[in-house]
Amino acid sequence: MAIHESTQSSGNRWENEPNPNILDDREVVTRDWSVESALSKIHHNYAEETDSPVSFFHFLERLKTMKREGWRRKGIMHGESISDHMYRMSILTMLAPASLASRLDLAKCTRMALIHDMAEALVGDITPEDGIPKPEKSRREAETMDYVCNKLLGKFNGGLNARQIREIWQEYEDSKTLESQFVHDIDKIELLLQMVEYEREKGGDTDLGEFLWVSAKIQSAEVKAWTDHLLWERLELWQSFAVPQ
Ligand SMILES: Nc1nc2c(ncn2[C@H]2C[C@H](O)[C@@H](COP(=O)(O)O)O2)c(=O)[nH]1
Ligand SMILES: [Mn+2]
Repeated sequence: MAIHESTQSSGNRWENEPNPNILDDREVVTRDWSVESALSKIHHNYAEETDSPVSFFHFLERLKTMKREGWRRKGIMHGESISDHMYRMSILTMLAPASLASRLDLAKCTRMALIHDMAEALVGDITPEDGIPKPEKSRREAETMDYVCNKLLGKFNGGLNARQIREIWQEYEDSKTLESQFVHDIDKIELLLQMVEYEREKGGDTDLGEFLWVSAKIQSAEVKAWTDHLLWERLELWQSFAVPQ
């Protein structure tokens, strides 16, 4: 049973120097990133090249404990985890309105929601503020999914196999199919739901309006309709904050 030892650096030079003002001690914003360098910085005993999926099960724990970075940056220190985000997304995919559900493989959409941010367990939750170029973010995440599917699950032969997991992740990343475009919409409305919920929780002390831009990126009429309802709710919420209690 091979236990992973980190040996090499990625060798990829940094394309655009990120804003040094926002570099912090988080592992995710480093100038040379590789699966090996990321693994060398965490305590793990992931066994590679075995037919047991247990190391992969342990790998998934990181998604349960890692907080979503976008909220943490706004001072929401005990916010949702990455897997919290994917859980609600998976439920939302199951509730696709009939006009959409009749055209989609919903089971694939639910799997895609649960897989799409899996690479963040090693790469971290990169936000638009980090200034990491999209190709670099995609490289890190694709290499992580290769590690998961080739090293941790390479010899596993079960229900959903490693190749299928890797293909579902790539389909979301490529965003060319109806299913992936629907799941991207769900990714955005899930973030907007959480935004309104944190604003409600903070009682008007925290304006998270900077996240509103994602609503303009939602493609399907059905998810747009959900979003309109949510933004109307938000309007009412902020009006209620303006009313002296
Ligand atoms: N500070 C900001 N963070 C943002 C914004 N839009 C998204 N985000 C965060 C939300 C997540 O933490 C992360 C990416 O989420 P994915 O689900 O796409 O992996 O980035 C924003 O406008 N500002
Ligand atoms: Mn996501």
